Amino acid sequence: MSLNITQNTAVAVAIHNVSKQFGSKRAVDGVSFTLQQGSITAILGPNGAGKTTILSMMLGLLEPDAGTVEVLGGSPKDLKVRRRIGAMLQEVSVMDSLKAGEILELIRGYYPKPMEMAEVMQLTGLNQEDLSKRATKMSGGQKRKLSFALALAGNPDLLFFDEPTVGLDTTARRLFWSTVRSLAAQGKSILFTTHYLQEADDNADRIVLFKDGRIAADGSPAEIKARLSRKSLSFQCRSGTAANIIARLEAVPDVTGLQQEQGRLHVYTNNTDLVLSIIFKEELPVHDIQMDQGSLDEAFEQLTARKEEVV
Ligand SMILES: Nc1ncnc2c1ncn2[C@@H]1O[C@H](COP(=O)(O)OP(=O)(O)OP(=O)(O)O)[C@@H](O)[C@H]1O
Repeated sequence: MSLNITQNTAVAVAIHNVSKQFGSKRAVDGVSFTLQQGSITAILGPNGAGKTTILSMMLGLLEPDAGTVEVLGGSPKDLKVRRRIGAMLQEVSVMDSLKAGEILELIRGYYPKPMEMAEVMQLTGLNQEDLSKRATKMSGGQKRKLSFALALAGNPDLLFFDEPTVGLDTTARRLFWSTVRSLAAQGKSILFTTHYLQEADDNADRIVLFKDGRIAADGSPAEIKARLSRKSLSFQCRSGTAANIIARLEAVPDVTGLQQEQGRLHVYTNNTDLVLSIIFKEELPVHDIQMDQGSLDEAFEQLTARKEEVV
């Protein structure tokens, strides 16, 4: 992999035209983006979208088939770079024979400038009692906190979290996100993957939405929401007229999707006024018109829907 080192110190991660194939499955397909230092970025997407694969390449755990991955100005495999990265992955595997505190001390010992133990405990909510337990005796939530503590142990500049809040209760979740925000305020860069649109909306400066190994949308939560929350309207078509109405509305550039469900035709558009004016001016044979705003979750489903699900 040849690296074109970016001199711009404000860039924490630069991904250029990266692809990764597993057998016949193209898990990541020509993806490019950069992450700014001090930013909190969410990678969002349905199961199998390629989130973990791209994260693994940023961590140097997987090699891209094509393209370049530059992290903190170098290769993610460089020791100098690795020492400045912390990661919390989905699977937590720790040394069962050691107590949590001993594991943490061991890992801190690998770094030239580790985070103070007191700060690790304060940021993660781990207490002395938790640290005196063997990892095998810890609850799922405590293990998650230990994993967070291990990610922070080296006082990294760049943190990767793969679905970090799975298994955390509400209080632990709140603490986690307030810690993440304070870390970003210190200038650390954070990238996390999640399935929860609300968490991304509440905590990220930027959302990169993955679908089928590609970026389907990229922007601030407000920008993404504006796109996700595209409005829809629905109506019933007079018997035998649906095909003609679909053909007419498909020809309208502002119509981004059409879906038939339980006898109603749903029209997705950023310009509901235009669609309504066409219906009335052209006296399309429809009745029982409804305007639907749709929830964020529904809208996310629309953006990541497979083509065959849309008429
Ligand atoms: N080691 C592997 N061998 C074969 N296929 C793989 C491997 N890792 C991932 N894949 C496939 O690549 C695609 C992307 O997987 P990936 O784990 O990156 O998705 P994801 O977005 O993280 O999904 P999830 O939300 O379920 O964690 C999937 O189709 C998956 O089955």
